Amino acid sequence: MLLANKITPIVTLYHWDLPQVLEEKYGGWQNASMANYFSEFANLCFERFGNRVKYWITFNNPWSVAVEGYETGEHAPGLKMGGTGAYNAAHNILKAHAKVWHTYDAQWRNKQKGMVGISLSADWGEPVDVTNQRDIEAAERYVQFYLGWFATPLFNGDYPQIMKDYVARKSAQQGLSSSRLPTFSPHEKSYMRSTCDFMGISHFTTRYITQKNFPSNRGNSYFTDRDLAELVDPRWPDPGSEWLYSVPWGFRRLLNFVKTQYGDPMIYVTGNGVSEKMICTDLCDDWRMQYFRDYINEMLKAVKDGVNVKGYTAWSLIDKFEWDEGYSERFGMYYVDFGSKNKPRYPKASVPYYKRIISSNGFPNEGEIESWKRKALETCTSSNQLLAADPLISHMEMVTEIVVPTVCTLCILLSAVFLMFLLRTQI
Ligand SMILES: CCCCCCCCCCCCC/C=C/[C@@H](O)[C@@H](N)CO[C@@H]1O[C@H](CO)[C@H](O)[C@H](O)[C@H]1O
Repeated sequence: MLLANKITPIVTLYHWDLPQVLEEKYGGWQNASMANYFSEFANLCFERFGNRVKYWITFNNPWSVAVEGYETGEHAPGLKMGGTGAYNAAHNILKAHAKVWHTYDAQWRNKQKGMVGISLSADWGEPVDVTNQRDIEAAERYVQFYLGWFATPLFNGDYPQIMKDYVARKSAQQGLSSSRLPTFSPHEKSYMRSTCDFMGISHFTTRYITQKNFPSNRGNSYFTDRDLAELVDPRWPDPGSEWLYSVPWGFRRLLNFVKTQYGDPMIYVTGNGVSEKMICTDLCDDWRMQYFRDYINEMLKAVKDGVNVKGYTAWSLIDKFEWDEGYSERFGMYYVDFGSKNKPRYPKASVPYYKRIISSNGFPNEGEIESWKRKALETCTSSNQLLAADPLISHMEMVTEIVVPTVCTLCILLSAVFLMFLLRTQI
């Protein structure tokens, strides 16, 4: 259906949807065997859909899978294996990605002419004090522990040296005989290197970074291994998710970092967007239009810098399930009324605005952009009226689905009682 509507599918094989049996029976991504199971699954997808799908993403945001699944425990499987679980999970995910890439390269590429990449989430880290060498190094560590953790093995064959050094030193200080960061064998490094035909980048926000030493007796933690502190500027807009601040200039710096660090790879922006709080039913999401305008503009500057950005996808089309936040954070350009039976969707103002940006493939000029914004905000008032009517619609649904059947049942019961009363008086 996508192809019939001239939409090019980019398929993500793993967006955190681990079958429960693999978690319970094998320990999920703590088990190295997962690479084999995942590769078999990917191979089946290549076989069944490879004639129509030419862009494959093995994993979406493995950082969240590892850190939020096995360090903080905010996401499934909700384990808090401080300073070890996340590293083990990431190690197995990296090996699984490499196995899938080699499978495609050996068995399918010649026939299907597609590409296999990965989608890495990456915040940008900026030194609090750009004249302070310790802050500069801390900011570099922030990005290496975030993006470099996965990108460096897949493009260069091993973990970032700074990451290996810091985790090894912390592990030794804690009296461990070996580093909590697993190691790749020489064969694994060679097998891992250059296994991305493109790099997917999901980027949402930026942090100021400063050096902060965490004593090793504070316990094991991915976060304290980095010896840094994350800061935000309270003036940065943050309309939705508590972690998401709009800092557009960080996007350009991140994209240029990718270009220089990983040999100028082909980049697809696989996620970029902003949320609002659930209580917000306002379809006039001017904050989202501003976010898209500013971030896309920074991306276009990066393209002019020479960064090889081949595509951009906004996050996200519709309001949807946001993991541990449930439906309380809305990222969509379409508002979804989750309270109604058919989950009706209503376009927010960002829909016509984003349509104009992508159909123009950028920004013609300031005046044009402002007129797009004005027209977009005009449309949302009518959508708002429709949404306002929606309680009435859902009320009518309730009437037809609950009140009417209840009244009919009561009438039948009362008629039966009345009939029984009549019969008794006749006897
Ligand atoms: C000693 C210091 C301790 C510090 C402890 C800090 C704990 C932080 C916990 C992690 C918070 C991460 C929040 C941000 C994550 C984003 O990068 C991530 N959400 C991006 O992933 C994509 O986000 C999309 C929109 O939210 C969507 O969820 C998509 O599926 C994700 O891939």
